[in-house]
Amino acid sequence: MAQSLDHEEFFSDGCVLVNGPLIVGAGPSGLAVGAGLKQQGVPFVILERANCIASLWQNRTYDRLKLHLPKKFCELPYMPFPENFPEYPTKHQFIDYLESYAKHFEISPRFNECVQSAKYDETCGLWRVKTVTNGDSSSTIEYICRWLVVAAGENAEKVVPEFEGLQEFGGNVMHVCDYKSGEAYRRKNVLVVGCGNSGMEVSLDLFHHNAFPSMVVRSSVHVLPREILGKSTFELAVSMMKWLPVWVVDKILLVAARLILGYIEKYGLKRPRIGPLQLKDTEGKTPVLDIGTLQKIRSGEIKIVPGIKKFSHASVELINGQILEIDSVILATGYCSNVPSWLKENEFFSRDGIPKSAFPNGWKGKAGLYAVGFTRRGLSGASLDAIKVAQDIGKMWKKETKQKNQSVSVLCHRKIQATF
Ligand SMILES: Cc1cc2nc3c(=O)[nH]c(=O)nc-3n(C[C@H](O)[C@H](O)[C@H](O)COP(=O)(O)OP(=O)(O)OC[C@H]3O[C@@H](n4cnc5c(N)ncnc54)[C@H](O)[C@@H]3O)c2cc1C
Ligand SMILES: NC(=O)C1=CN([C@@H]2O[C@H](COP(=O)(O)OP(=O)(O)OC[C@H]3O[C@@H](n4cnc5c(N)ncnc54)[C@H](OP(=O)(O)O)[C@@H]3O)[C@@H](O)[C@H]2O)C=CC1
Ligand SMILES: O=C(O)C(=O)Cc1c[nH]c2ccccc12
Repeated sequence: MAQSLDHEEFFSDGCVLVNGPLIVGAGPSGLAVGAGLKQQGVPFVILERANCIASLWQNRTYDRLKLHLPKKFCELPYMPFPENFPEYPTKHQFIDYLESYAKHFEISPRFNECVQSAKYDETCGLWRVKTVTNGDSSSTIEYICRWLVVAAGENAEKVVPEFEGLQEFGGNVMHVCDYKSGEAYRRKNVLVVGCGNSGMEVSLDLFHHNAFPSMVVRSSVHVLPREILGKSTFELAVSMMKWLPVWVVDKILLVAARLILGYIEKYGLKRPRIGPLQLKDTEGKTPVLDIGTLQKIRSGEIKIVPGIKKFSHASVELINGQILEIDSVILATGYCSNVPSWLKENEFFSRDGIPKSAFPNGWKGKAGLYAVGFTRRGLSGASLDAIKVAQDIGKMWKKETKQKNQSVSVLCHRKIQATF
């Protein structure tokens, strides 16, 4: 027995037939696709495992976080940021914007529904997507849909490496996604593991709260100034990329970085062999855009240490034999996609949960499968994907609706003729 809901049909056996696409994730990517579909009058369903939109931003970032790219690269399609936003909006401003975005486009995700599996059913030509509600495996729903949009994020899960002796360590250990502020770390020795943007920014936040941070740099890192001569480095790089090959732009960025930041190798910050943009493109490793950490590294107020050998009860031994007394550990060791854990498909997505085809070709797979927000190009990449996906689905939706209407009118016409 089927009960008709707004844009889906609910069957009493826990099965929902979705009228239109099903979107996994209500972060910026999922919301942007939703907005594009709404504008075309295409119905859709968004499933979100958390109890709010943009859960990465609301639940898994620290208090003082600001966007590190200029605002024009972080807007979602069809709705600009309010005019009074600063060049680098705070995370609270960004969240407010996303909330008003969802409200404006009347997007209401289904919260607390975590997608557990998604499989294409060849026999009926539809996707079968299973969810559980808030970890309660007894409460499962199966969604059946024609189009599946994966918008679960490149940063869906924290990466927590194993370290010898970490279980014996008596202090507090957390991943940076649970770090809110340095308040609890006043006058404490904190080991920050990892030197990406998270490790760098959290070390600075700890310093501002009178903690004593030491940051582990086990390999290499590109640090760039956030601005060059008052212009955003990112914006300059984007402009130069229109005219010059990436390796030339990288060379220019590195010369500018050397002039502005000096020779950072002497502080233990070895640069990778490959240039910053090329490295971002090939390995997804984001260069650090410095917001002031480097000055504190120079002054010795934030210490740089090499890789970890092992932990003990109240200390850590480094690969150079040095032993540091520490109170706490913050793992700024990165994030990964969770798509391989639930999407039963291996043609379009690679084993690390990112589409195999690089930008700009990684948004459309086969059999109605789409990906948004896996371009390694932050929010601007997600927006470009979202526009293409919404347009593509919109086109098919209109075609199919027209065909359906035509066949209904043919049927009606025949019926009318038959009655005469
Ligand atoms: C600390 C930090 C700062 C950043 N700053 C910037 C910046 O300044 N500029 C920039 O361009 N980019 C930045 N980024 C990159 C960031 O990835 C994007 O800003 C943006 O969040 C990507 O949006 P998304 O919707 O693709 O992914 P997410 O924001 O991660 O959203 C994905 C959503 O999917 C949900 N989800 C995941 N798995 C499932 C599942 N199985 N079932 C149901 N729901 C699921 C998640 O709960 C989440 O809400 C930053 C990233 C981090 C970690
Ligand atoms: N203000 C902003 O807008 C901010 C943006 N971000 C963005 O969020 C995304 C994630 O950044 P982030 O969280 O920094 O993650 P990243 O993946 O960029 O960095 C992870 C770091 O952890 C190190 N690491 C991993 N495993 C180990 C280990 N076993 N021992 C020692 N070090 C280890 C890596 O070193 P190695 O290179 O050797 O593997 C690397 O330095 C990025 O895109 C970033 O730009 C993050 C913070 C702030
Ligand atoms: O912050 C991020 O993770 C981003 O993905 C933004 C971004 C995309 N390409 C870049 C190149 C240099 C610095 C930041 C980014």
